[in-house]
Amino acid sequence: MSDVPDILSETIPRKSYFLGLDFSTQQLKAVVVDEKLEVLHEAAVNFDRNLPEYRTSGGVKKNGSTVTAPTVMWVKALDLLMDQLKITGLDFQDISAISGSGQQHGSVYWRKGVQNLLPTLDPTKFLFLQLANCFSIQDSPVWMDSSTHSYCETMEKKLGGPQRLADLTGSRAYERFTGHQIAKIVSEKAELYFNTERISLVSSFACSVFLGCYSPIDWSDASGMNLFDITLKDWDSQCLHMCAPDLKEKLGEPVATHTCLGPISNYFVERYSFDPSCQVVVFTGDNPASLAGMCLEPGDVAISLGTSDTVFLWLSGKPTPSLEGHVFCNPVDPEAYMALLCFKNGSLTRERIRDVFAHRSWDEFDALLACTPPGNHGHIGMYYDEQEITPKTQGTFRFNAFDQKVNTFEEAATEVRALVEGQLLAKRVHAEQLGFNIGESCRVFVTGGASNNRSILQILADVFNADVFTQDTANSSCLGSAYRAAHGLALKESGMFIPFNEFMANRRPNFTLLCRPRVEAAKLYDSMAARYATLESSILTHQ
Ligand SMILES: Nc1ncnc2c1ncn2[C@@H]1O[C@H](COP(=O)(O)OP(=O)(O)O)[C@@H](O)[C@H]1O
Ligand SMILES: O=C(CO)[C@@H](O)[C@H](O)COP(=O)(O)O
Repeated sequence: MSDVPDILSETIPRKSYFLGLDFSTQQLKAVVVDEKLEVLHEAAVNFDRNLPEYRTSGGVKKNGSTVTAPTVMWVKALDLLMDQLKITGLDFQDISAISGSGQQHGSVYWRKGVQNLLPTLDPTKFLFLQLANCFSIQDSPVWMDSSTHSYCETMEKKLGGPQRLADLTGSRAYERFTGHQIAKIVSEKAELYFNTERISLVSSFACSVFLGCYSPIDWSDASGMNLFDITLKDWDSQCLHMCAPDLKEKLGEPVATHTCLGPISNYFVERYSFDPSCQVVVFTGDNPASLAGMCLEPGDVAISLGTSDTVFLWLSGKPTPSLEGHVFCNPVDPEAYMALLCFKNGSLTRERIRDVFAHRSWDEFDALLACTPPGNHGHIGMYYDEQEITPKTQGTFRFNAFDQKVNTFEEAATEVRALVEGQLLAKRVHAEQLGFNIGESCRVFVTGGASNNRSILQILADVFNADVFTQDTANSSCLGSAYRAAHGLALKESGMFIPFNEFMANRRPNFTLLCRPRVEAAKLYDSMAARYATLESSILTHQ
């Protein structure tokens, strides 16, 4: 037990629940925890399945390299989710604070005049009916978009090169980053931009709905925009001016990620019987929220296998952003940072290969993995169905044991293993190139939908030569949001700052050691990682 004063029970002694939400790519999810931070309820609304009227695939709509999601779909999902939570028997009165997260980089455009409407929503009506006409742009650009290449080039050039931009904002220019998405809107749909009163990220948009007024953007999610100075923790005026006029006013003042913003709006009090004093803690990005949900500590590596695959870790000390990957402000420690690598071709590519080679069945997919040995007899595959982020390339590349390019693999099992090994080797190779400490001394924590798949996790343990741990819920962004709600409220009530990891010391979530590396396989993957890196470089050189 820690000897740190337990500010949650000292400041909030009564029965208290905390609600955490996650507006991710394919679904809206919720978790409710009690005052011991133990999970009481979980709920989810899947955009494709539960809201087919919006015709999304994997939660998004694609038009070439432009990828969007209907903003109002997220609102309707919230209407459905709240009703689902009610049916679980949850008494909203017991919720003391809420927080949430959203897929990163996506943006929402509120039309002029909506700031007067948000506080006066009619509690007898669904939110989606009242907010349907509130967006100056109906379809929000999301993180899968790769249509802003020219805007990225312009910003890097004007700012003195990609490294200079990375030093300032934590990342070189990335197409999905919000600044470039905004620049594209100004250039292609100027009148819609000028009819916009406020621009939110997905996280701050969702937070605004609960707050009944525009929510600020938090430092951690702001770091995914190429607009935010991660050292000064403020918008960079040069970057803002390069993207759009009057952008600072449309974005509002950014705030620290533990900030308690105030009470929930009257709409939720009247419609769902929330306590009027229930507090809203600023929402953040889904990966930062996962870092909180996993209670990550310096030295641990987290891997999220959701729609995107991400690898991230806690960064102590002064960050040194490079030309690959991202540095974000840390969501739970205002002095620290986190590093992140994002791979666009994650679960959706695994699903495609499963559908083609394993009759749409994860069990069959696992069986195919089981009948091939680690190393796949030397076969290596790289599957970039969509333009990849890490590294920036597209296409399918297969190599035989002699490093020769081949068009197909003969067996379905070879294809399935090549996909999984290729995806996991890419994570190791790029993480090592960034200086992440991989190997026996590190612990790997996994989350996201595919972390339910033990066969994939065993290969992960072997490739990383590290123990792999999972949490009871694969929903660490929601969990992290619920924890952050409790932390933010406790800080507000106590009037003092206690670091999140100390606050969580007596209530850390359970982790299960699921897979350990097998010595022979780990040795084999050492040499395969070197081969993989060389083959990947050859693809990039010849593209
Ligand atoms: N048993 C499984 N094996 C591999 N992948 C799985 C399994 N179960 C679910 N998934 C994957 O999980 C993905 C959804 O993950 P999730 O973390 O909920 O995504 P997001 O948060 O981005 O919406 C699905 O696209 C699906 O492919
Ligand atoms: O672009 C990134 C991170 O930089 C993605 O990780 C998005 O944040 C989407 O998250 P998931 O829905 O895949 O969890």
